[in-house]
Amino acid sequence: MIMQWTDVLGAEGVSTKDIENMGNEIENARMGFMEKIKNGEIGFTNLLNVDLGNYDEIKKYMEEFDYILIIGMGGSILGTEAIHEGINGLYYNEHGFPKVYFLDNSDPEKTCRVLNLIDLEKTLIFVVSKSGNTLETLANFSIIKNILEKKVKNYEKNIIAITNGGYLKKLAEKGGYILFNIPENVSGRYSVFSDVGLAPLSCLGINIKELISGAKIMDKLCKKEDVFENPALMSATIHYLMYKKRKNISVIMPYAERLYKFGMWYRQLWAESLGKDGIGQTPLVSLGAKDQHSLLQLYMDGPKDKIVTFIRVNTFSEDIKTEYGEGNLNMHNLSEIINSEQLATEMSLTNHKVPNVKIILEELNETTLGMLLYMYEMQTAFSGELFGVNSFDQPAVEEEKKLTWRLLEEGNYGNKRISK
Ligand SMILES: O=P(O)(O)OC[C@H]1O[C@](O)(CO)[C@@H](O)[C@@H]1O
Repeated sequence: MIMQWTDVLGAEGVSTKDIENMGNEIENARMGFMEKIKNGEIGFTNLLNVDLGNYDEIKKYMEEFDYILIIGMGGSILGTEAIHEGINGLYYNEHGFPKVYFLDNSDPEKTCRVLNLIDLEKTLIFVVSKSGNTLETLANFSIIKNILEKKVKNYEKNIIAITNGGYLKKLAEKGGYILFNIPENVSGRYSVFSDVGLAPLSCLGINIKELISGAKIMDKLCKKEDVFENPALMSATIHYLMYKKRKNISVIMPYAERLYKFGMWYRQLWAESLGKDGIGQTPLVSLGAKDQHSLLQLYMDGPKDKIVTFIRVNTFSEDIKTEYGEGNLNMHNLSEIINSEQLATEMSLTNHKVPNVKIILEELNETTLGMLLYMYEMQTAFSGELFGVNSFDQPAVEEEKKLTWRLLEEGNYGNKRISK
């Protein structure tokens, strides 16, 4: 994985000089985060010493089932979706085994549709919630559990709970579910390399060993003191400098469909970590090349309030030649077209003084995806130090949760506002 950044974009960009002028600010940020690791306050960097044998049993167990259903919200499911789609690719259920479905919302149609597609008796269910009290997760699980109780003898054997407490842990202990937990000092959106991601992913054919080895390679790089050798610290610094130049939108634009769900994972990580005390850089996920036809006009000629990060894959796992007869578009591989489009977009943004950074993956596999995910976790942690916010909590989301529970208790389904 290589990271390139466009040096000296004039007043709009970031220059080596800008970074050198930051002096101690960068080193203080790096030291600040390393201190949090040393004192045990933050634990996501310790997840990489995982015993891969932890999952042998459920991997074997999975063979008794035809479907996997993963129920969760936010950091309890987005990382798993990102790695599943990032490695197993699109349309997996049309050709893969086991068929896998994600329940990650309280949308009744989605839940009903999924229930019509699976046979719960043959489904291994992962219900994931660090707190054990997330409404949408509990709501979906209660529906599944109710059906299982009526239709499946010893249904508890179909359920794996990944939780640290709350209502879900009580249910799991009472029901004797297979139970995994999450280290308390690992915030949900940083938990993909914990049992939260690795347990279900080990049942989805993901090479966990390679994933972790990629993260370990990146871990070494992200502990380097020199910002010019530390990709996470460099990217954090660039985004911070850009924020100070009023670039308050961070666009991430992978030129690979398999990385779209990665973008959804990044959104929560960046928004929920930095959006505090009136500070924050809005994450906007675009997909190349298709969003050149929907968002590029705004990036080029709209407000100069964005920094764009391209993620380019040099070699795709499959390729195919075009068969153009007319025009000068003779035979090209589709990979050549999409990657020419990535460079053309990068060049035109640069010409329009829109600052941009490029991450290049030779190919997208467990090693490089592990590197990418871990780099962004470290970048976000360093960014919290630079922005002066706590990257690991999310206090502002609690108000909505309390209001929702109150509305539900009062039987108010959104039809009338209540006093605060
Ligand atoms: O894993 P839990 O506790 O169900 O939380 C799910 C998600 O909800 C949040 O707490 C925000 O509401 C996220 O930080 C978290 O990833």
